[in-house]
Amino acid sequence: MASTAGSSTPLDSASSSDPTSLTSSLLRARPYRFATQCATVENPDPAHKDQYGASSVPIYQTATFKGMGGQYDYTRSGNPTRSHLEHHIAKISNARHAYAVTSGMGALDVIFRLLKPGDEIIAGNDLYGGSNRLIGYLRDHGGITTHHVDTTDPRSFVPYLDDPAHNVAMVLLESPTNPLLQIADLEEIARVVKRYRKDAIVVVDNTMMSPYLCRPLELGCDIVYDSGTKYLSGHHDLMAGVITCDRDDLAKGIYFTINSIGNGLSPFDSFLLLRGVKTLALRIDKQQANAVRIAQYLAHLGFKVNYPGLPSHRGKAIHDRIAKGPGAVLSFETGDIATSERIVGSTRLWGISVSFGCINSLISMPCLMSHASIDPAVRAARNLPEDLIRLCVGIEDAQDLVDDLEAALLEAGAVRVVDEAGERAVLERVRPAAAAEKEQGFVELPNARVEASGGAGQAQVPKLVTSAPGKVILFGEHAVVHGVTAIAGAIDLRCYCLAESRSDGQLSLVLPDLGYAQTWDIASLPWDRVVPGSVSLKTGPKADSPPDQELLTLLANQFVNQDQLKAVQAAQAFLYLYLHLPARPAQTYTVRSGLPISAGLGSSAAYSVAVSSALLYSHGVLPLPSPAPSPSTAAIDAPHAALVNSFAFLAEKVIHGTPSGIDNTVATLGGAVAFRRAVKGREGRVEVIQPREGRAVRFLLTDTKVARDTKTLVAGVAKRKLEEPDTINPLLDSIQRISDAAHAALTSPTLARGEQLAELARLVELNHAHLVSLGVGHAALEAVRSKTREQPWGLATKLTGAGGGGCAVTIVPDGASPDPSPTFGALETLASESDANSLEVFDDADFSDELLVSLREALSASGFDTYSTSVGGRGFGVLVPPASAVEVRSAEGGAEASAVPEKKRFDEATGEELGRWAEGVEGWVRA
Ligand SMILES: Nc1ncnc2c1ncn2[C@@H]1O[C@H](COP(=O)(O)OP(=O)(O)O)[C@@H](O)[C@H]1O
Ligand SMILES: C[C@@](O)(CCOP(=O)(O)O)CC(=O)O
Repeated sequence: MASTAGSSTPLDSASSSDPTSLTSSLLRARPYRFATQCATVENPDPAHKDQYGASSVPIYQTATFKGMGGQYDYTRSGNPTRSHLEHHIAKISNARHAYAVTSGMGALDVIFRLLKPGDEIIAGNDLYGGSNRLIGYLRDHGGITTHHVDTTDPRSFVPYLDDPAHNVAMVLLESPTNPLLQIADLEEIARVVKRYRKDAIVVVDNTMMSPYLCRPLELGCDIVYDSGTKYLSGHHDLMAGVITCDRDDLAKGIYFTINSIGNGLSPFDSFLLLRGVKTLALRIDKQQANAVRIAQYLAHLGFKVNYPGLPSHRGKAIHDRIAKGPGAVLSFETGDIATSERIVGSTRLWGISVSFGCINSLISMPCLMSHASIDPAVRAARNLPEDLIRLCVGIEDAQDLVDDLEAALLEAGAVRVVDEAGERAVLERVRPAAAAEKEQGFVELPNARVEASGGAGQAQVPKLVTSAPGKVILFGEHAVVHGVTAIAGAIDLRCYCLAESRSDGQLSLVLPDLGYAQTWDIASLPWDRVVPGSVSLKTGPKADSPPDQELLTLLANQFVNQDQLKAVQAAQAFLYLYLHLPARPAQTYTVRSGLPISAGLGSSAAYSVAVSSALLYSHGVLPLPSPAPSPSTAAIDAPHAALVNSFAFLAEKVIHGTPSGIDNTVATLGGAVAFRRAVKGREGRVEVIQPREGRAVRFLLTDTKVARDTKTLVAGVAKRKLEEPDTINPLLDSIQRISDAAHAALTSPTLARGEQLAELARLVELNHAHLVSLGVGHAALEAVRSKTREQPWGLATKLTGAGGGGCAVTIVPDGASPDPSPTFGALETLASESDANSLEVFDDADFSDELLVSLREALSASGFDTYSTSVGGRGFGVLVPPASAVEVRSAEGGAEASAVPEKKRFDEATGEELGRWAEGVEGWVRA
């Protein structure tokens, strides 16, 4: 039943000359505060008076109403008890319309019926299990597809919103999510959605917050639903769902469904729910205060706690803006499933139960209970830890709750007593072996050089420069994440890192390419979350561990300007690495790149490798290599390169989530490789591709300049693989065959040149088509492809890297003049005359320089940037000579007086200048 909220106490007309009546009028003019609004129930029809003056709304337990033309005729369509409830819910939600149905899922079902076949939904990847089950039904029976995204990042919605191929009609959000308590910026997401699709309906499941703590309609969302079974009723003695909205058209559709299917809430349950809502504010105040206490208690013991009431929570600032309190649900990890099971089984006061919002405290393991309907592989892909314990805190005495939990933690062996002398025993967390690895991301090193970690130390090398190349994936991107072989080579666009000592106990990171700089007081970094010095040549970081999410959360709080997401990711990765090294030297790191950032050429891997090597050398974990006898001699030992690679992989994980490792491997080793990651017990493999004798294959790189995000694109493919294995797995198998064929074509000593190039072009076309089927294509990439196909060029092009925009790679037939040094290291990126509309036939020669230039001009005229670079060059490098001997060359090529690394020069030189300087300077030792 529609209802309009409003002030319960209209301003009386009062004489301004009478201060008493003016004051009293002003007092009465104030709208009631939330707790008062909850406790006072008005009749939806002010003219109607209960004949007996009942002070509680009666239960009209009747299916039918007598007579014709009355307000009610049949309870499926409307009932006075339900109308009272709906009016009350609308009032406390500050909504124009409210409806009460038989459960929270019933509410979502009613909302979903606003959609039609072919519509698409964007939803969180951390959604309530029951909602996911219904979404699965819609997919199979309603022709409605759902895309799951990371709702903590409003940008992750854009690839779907911005692509006309996606018919996004609804966005489904929860904040905080259940059970990971992640925060979605409802206000910003609603803004982003409306910017791209003004008709898309933004729906919020507000059950965790209730209208007391959050009112998403006021934040620009369209429909809000709550499971009334939870906080609204508060006693777990009824099932209900409520829906609120302001838009009349949506309200009409919602009412139509409720009336048609008959899932309006029964009179008796409406009565119970109305009674529950009266105490909503009171209950939540107490439950929330208890939850804060429990969260602090667990965090203090060293458990990883997810709760937006803790200062360390990553989304706290956003949550504080969109909600009035952190609520009363929290979750924590023990690091071990068996320990978690023992804790849950040992509590007495905390009841083991699904659901939440009850006045009694509840404990559960979501993976075994509320989220058990989600496939384990999907749970893993969505980072839902199997050992997660969810606590739904009730109104009991906080100390009793702590005592019962503490007893369970002790009985489960999750904590031990270290001092019994005081009034209350002092406890210490017992970290299960699995947890230590999981949380630190590293194997603990008994003989690590932790002695240096007590205070600010000195860098072993006061000043040094490192560099690392970007990469181009020729075949197999995305599929490589799932264990398929990919073929990639280093390109000669590089990232440079300058590390300089200082003596003020501070650490600075300067990222001029991103307009970002920040300084930290080293002592105030979260050292207690790490085992410093756990990285050494002997053990290295444990390559298959995910980064410690809690540490990342703590690090996220270190940034002054959270808006610069790219820079914050890069800085987070930098601090993450710094914290795991033995010494704590005061230093300034400045990082510059000649690579386009976020364009698919591996700028993040080049950054990670340059920073990782600078840290390892300047901290003395790796000894500086001896100068190379000649520039072409690889002088970095393989184990040293392996440590740089695995350390950098960790930074890549911080930036990307679940990278395959191909980018950092190429950025470390250089050359060209066939790379296969380790999956499901099968070993990984990196095979260096030895080019055959003869001319190098040439490639042209074109940047569409369409922004995209590797993390979201990789997650999108992973999700489709889980949800549509019959479609995706055959594509991955086919990409494996493409990579194998490309490897053979690149290295075959017998294949004629024309045949080799034709085969590569054929494979490029095929691989691109598969990438489009994986869902990572983009219109701008197709524009590049159709341009390069045009006559007189007629060349084959595919996307490279994560796709969704970014760069394309075009295979270029040979020029007239043969390359003088035909190594793989000279797989030049340039541009052939080929047969009219055929991409399969190449002449053995002469795709002239003029043709290449004209192609590049045509591409730039279409708004694209092209890059001329060679493929297969050197890997990461460290500059060994004394810093004073190093000069930077100006754009004109002349040597400048000022030495590099002078930070200012380093900051200001263009990427090309840095590249020229690096080429010109002697002393690089490279992998
Ligand atoms: N020069 C740089 N300075 C700072 N951070 C960088 C630089 N280059 C790359 N990064 C980091 O890498 C991220 C780009 O990664 P990604 O989106 O995968 O693009 P790419 O395909 O270029 O690797 C940036 O958001 C930033 O965090
Ligand atoms: C899509 C993928 O295969 C390559 C990503 O490359 P880039 O971040 O777009 O440069 C992901 C990976 O291998 O980690």
